[in-house]
Amino acid sequence: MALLSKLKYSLWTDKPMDDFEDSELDVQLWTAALNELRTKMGGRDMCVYSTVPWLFEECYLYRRVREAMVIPHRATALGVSEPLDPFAQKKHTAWAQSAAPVATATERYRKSRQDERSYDEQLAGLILASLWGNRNDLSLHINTAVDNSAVETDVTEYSSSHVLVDHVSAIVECVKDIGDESARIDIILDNAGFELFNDLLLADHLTRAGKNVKVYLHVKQFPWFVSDATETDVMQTIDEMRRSENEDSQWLGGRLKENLASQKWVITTHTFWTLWNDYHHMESVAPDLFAELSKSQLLIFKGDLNYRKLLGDRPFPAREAFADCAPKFGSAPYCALRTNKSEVICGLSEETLASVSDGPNNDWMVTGDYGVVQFYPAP
Ligand SMILES: O=P(O)(O)OC[C@@]1(O)O[C@H](CO)[C@@H](O)[C@@H]1O
Repeated sequence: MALLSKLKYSLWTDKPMDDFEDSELDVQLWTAALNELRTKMGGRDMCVYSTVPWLFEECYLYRRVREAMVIPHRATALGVSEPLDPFAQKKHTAWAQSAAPVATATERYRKSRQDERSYDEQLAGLILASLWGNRNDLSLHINTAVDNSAVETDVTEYSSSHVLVDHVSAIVECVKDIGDESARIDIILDNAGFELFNDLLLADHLTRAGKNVKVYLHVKQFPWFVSDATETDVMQTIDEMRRSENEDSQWLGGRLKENLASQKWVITTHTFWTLWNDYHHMESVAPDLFAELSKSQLLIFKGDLNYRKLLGDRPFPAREAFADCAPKFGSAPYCALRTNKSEVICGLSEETLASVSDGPNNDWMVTGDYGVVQFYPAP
């Protein structure tokens, strides 16, 4: 608690940013980055919260929260287990609040396996549900109830007016090309809770894209941006479904567990996801991760923070092409499913930009009411 109070005080009073005092493996990387910033800014005292780039500041802050959990934990005999997740209660409450839409979506998903809609049509619907699930991150809605409205109603109807870039059919085509060769699809997950639930439905559907498809679920190594999913969150979500009294949930939980047991799904993580670097730097900072992702037949980046990192958190002109703003991951095609919660955007058409800029919602860039589904085909 003392470390968290100190953190709060230094943030409010805009104190110089300290080095980390825990002994986690990423500390050297952070120290080097802080030293570089200090040099750039003219000294240690000039390197304060309000002057460093926003992306760095936010990531630093969540890493400090981790430090506040790690130091007391490692100093006790409890050191063998994982440090506490300070956001666990919030995540749990949000998940509990999602019970009704989760039940509806689970029943719909179970029935969809017999309905006459094609695999592709169902995939398109699940992509949109996964997109709108991203409205529910707890760093944005920290004190408010979880908003499931866009998903409770008809996602397709909502989407036609609120998706500013709609490349859903291009993603569906990309998945169609997978065929029966061994293939991998990677989902770089974002928030636990209702978003994760929708992502798991999408991941389950994707395992049926071909005979030999493996889906890699990329999680964070530790609690991050309040609600980002860790391996514990994924496992708890699945276990809660299995233990539910609702028969559809039990069915789904069992199915998802089986995906893990049979290795159709692999949960994976990397230090890079909890660093400050944007994805233009992945190849040099985390060559192993870059090499892995480059093997993928489709990368799916979820959420606003991933989007900011794809675009280097830079204020590109909104009409700049997505392919010109985001990096390449070898020859892997990829997409971003993101509701707009920060002023970083690209790839809008002239008409869309005009309609949204002249529309009633002045805050269209940051409220999460609008979203983009952007696809970058293999180069
Ligand atoms: O990646 P997510 O969960 O979609 O969004 C996270 C996010 O909205 O939270 C921050 C506000 O604290 C923003 O910087 C950031 O983009």
